[in-house]
Amino acid sequence: MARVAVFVDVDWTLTDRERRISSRVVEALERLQREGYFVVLASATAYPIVYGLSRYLPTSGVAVGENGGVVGDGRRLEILGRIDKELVLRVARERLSCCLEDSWQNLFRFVDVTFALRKGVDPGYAVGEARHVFGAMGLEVKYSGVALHVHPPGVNKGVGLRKALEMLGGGFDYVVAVGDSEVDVDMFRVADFSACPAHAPEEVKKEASYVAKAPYSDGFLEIVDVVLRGAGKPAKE
Ligand SMILES: O=C(O)COP(=O)(O)O
Repeated sequence: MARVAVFVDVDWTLTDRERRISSRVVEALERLQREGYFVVLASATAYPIVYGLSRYLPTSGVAVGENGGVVGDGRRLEILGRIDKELVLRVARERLSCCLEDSWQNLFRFVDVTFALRKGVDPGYAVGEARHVFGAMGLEVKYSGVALHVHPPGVNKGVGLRKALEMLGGGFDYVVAVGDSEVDVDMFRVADFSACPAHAPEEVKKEASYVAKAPYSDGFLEIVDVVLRGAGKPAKE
């Protein structure tokens, strides 16, 4: 049987618009697991959140957090980059308080510093301002649709995906990636088959092998059906 890994973004892919996880989603993850797929949650959120979730949901137990910057399985923890978190937080307070609010998650983060957007601030404007300030410090800024993220170049879900495959023992025949935002595109580029729910921005849809008809977790359920029917499998299968 082919060894297949399925990487799944959390916010607005596994969840609905209100960020709830339905029992239908849990059943879909169970189906994947029953069929022998290795499910890995890959999120921009802090590792304790995504690892905790991966323990309560049917998954392989390896989790990718902080946009690929942190990968672990409960015993092992890989941190794939370095950042001066206090400096980033200070600069944000001093220069970007118009747009950004510190997140409680930063207490638990190692390499990707995250901010909520202030109420009413246009995401495009906030990202532009943050790129101006943090770009000059050699850092990257990405927006997940839910939060803004600042990290060193080289931290991304594609790199996290590769590290997770290694932690699972390698030897995969093909890899599927599912996600809805800019932060997921790097794992789309590494995967053999990628898919996004219908609400994903155009730039993300352009990079995906498959775009679901439904948004949010309903789109994810549709994508699971497509994957279980063999989407992305190499021709030799
Ligand atoms: O916290 C966020 O930015 C959301 O993260 P995710 O969509 O990668 O799960």
